[in-house]
Amino acid sequence: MDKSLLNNNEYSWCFACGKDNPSGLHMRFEIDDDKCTAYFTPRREHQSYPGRMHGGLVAVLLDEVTGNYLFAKEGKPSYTAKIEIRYRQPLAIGEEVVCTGRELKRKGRMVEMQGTICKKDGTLLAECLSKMMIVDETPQPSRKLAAGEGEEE
Ligand SMILES: CCCCCCCC(=O)SCCNC(=O)CCNC(=O)[C@H](O)C(C)(C)COP(=O)(O)OP(=O)(O)OC[C@H]1O[C@@H](n2cnc3c(N)ncnc32)[C@H](O)[C@@H]1OP(=O)(O)O
Repeated sequence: MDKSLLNNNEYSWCFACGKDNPSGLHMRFEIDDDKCTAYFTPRREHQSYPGRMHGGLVAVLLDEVTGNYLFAKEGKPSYTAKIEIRYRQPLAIGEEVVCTGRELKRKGRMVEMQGTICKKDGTLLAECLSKMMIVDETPQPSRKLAAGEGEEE
């Protein structure tokens, strides 16, 4: 994929992977022929109940690692149309996990993806099945926000 797609445009503000988003997770990826891998260590600001990562943010990890596989392969965004998650065990704050996204099958622009999050010893913590729609969209240059847009009330 053309790496310039990820720089100097709005993609750099993605909550999960954007380098310019100060509140983001700053995930980084390795892309192979058949999978995308990300390593992530939940921090205290990602906590829900004591010591465990918030489930909504676990969903972000799964959504992102599957979406990034398609983005890298296709050079186009894919929008999540559906995602089903099985939370098997908590993700512990401070313990690195391995997130993996794989394509299962596709029909037209709709792609079925599988995502997993495991401990480094291979223990499965969470998994998802999702449907993502590949869209034709050209990256737009980073925009200057209008007055008040994106600010707290
Ligand atoms: C590098 C960055 C990685 C980022 C990863 C993170 C990804 C994200 O967070 S994306 C943001 C969250 N998701 C969104 O905002 C998506 C919002 N939804 C949409 O934009 C649209 O509904 C979208 C694009 C999914 C589909 O819209 P559209 O192109 O109009 O398709 P639509 O006409 O509704 O459906 C087309 C076909 O797909 C099927 N389809 C659509 N949605 C679904 C679904 N949820 N489940 C099953 N099938 C579906 C329809 O049945 C239809 O099939 P057919 O024509 O054979 O009947």
